[in-house]
Amino acid sequence: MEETIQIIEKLPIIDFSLLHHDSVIKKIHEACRNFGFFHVINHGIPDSVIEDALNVNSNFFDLPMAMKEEELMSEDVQKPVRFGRVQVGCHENGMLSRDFLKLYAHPIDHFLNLWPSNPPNYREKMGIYATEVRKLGIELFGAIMESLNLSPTHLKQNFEHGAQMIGINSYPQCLGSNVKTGVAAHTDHSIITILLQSSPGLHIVDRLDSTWKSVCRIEGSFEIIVGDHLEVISNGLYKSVLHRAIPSSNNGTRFSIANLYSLGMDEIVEPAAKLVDEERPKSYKGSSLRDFLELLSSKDTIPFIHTIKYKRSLTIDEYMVISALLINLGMSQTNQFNFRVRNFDEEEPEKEVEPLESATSNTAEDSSLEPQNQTKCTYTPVCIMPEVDLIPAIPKEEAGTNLFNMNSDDKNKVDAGGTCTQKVGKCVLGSKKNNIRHLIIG
Ligand SMILES: O=C(O)CCC(=O)C(=O)O
Ligand SMILES: [Fe+2]
Repeated sequence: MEETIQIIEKLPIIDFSLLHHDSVIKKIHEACRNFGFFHVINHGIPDSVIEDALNVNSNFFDLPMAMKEEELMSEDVQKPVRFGRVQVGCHENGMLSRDFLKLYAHPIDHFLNLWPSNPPNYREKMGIYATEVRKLGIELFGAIMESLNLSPTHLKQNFEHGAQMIGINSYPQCLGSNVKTGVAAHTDHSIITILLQSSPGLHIVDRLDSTWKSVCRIEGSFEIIVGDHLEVISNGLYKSVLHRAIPSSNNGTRFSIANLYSLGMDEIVEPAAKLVDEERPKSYKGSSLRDFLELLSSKDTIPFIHTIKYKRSLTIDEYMVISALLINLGMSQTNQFNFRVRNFDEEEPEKEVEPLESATSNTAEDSSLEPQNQTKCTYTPVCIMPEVDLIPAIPKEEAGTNLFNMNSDDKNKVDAGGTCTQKVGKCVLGSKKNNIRHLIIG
């Protein structure tokens, strides 16, 4: 039986024809901050261009498998044109499967003649689509820079000369038992992704309640996804959004066309200097698109963002709360564990430590938890990533499943960005800056 996923309400819709109005820039800011996502309408790309792009891709995926495999199947992620089929075991213990075609698309003259020659009008129609959507991406990038209070020309030239990769996904219906059509939870490595979906099926994690929600499809709109490299540029102010696609089984084959925009292949992306200060220290190290591709081809399953986020050690406040939690959970301080910390709306009022579901009488004020004990503590926080909201929390229905296709021997652990298993403890703490952090320990 198919699970019913609630539709996410109030996803911002940006009217592209009003892009540089102050109110729209503000709306973009809120969209990126609160959802990592927005719809764009009135973008000016003719319906016929969009329909043609969907049609030529549908015709391409309809070609006999042998033909696509022979010419285009490759495991080399740096190949400018690549066809493949992905099957991963990560949804309700079943498999998720999709076919994809990846195309390098900028500068288009370098790549167009490598794109599929079948169907015969593929290059022409997809060439037009790629060029039109690129213009949209450049405009949106400027508006997003403005929404960060940066100059609209910040990185403009770099973006204009940057990479564009197109990922076309085909989600056919008949896949056999225990195989569902879809793409597993992930964030995009891009700065932004402009996504076109032929029918609904995209899900994002709603940051308000940390559950998967379905994104409705607005006729004629594009979906804009905040990617990892925008998280970096914004120094964590905007977080890349965790998303997946699980098309329903009654809509026929679903297609999506994702246009992923990055800077140049070897260009280093770093937090904008204006967004780094004492309050908000630089949280990411420099990285390039090539770094991402190398990670991808290494088959290491750690999410890219986790490889570039600086880690820091605990503050005394955090140490005390974690110690209290461990005791409440019946663990000793010498237990080794993994955990993640997430930031919530900074404007929220400061909160006291809330009692745990499984709490006994111990609290953070417990005298055995004086800060001086910190030096004696031997527990090893394996991964501490304050203010990382990549996996905002563990969505309930994901318990026992694998968000990033990572395998963990210990099913009681939550690896940062890795295997999500069960929620065993939760507490809320407020720091002096009113940052509300939810702490989830597994
Ligand atoms: O098919 C979709 O809606 C999502 C595809 C996606 O997330 C991707 O290609 O990165
Ligand atoms: Fe994606």
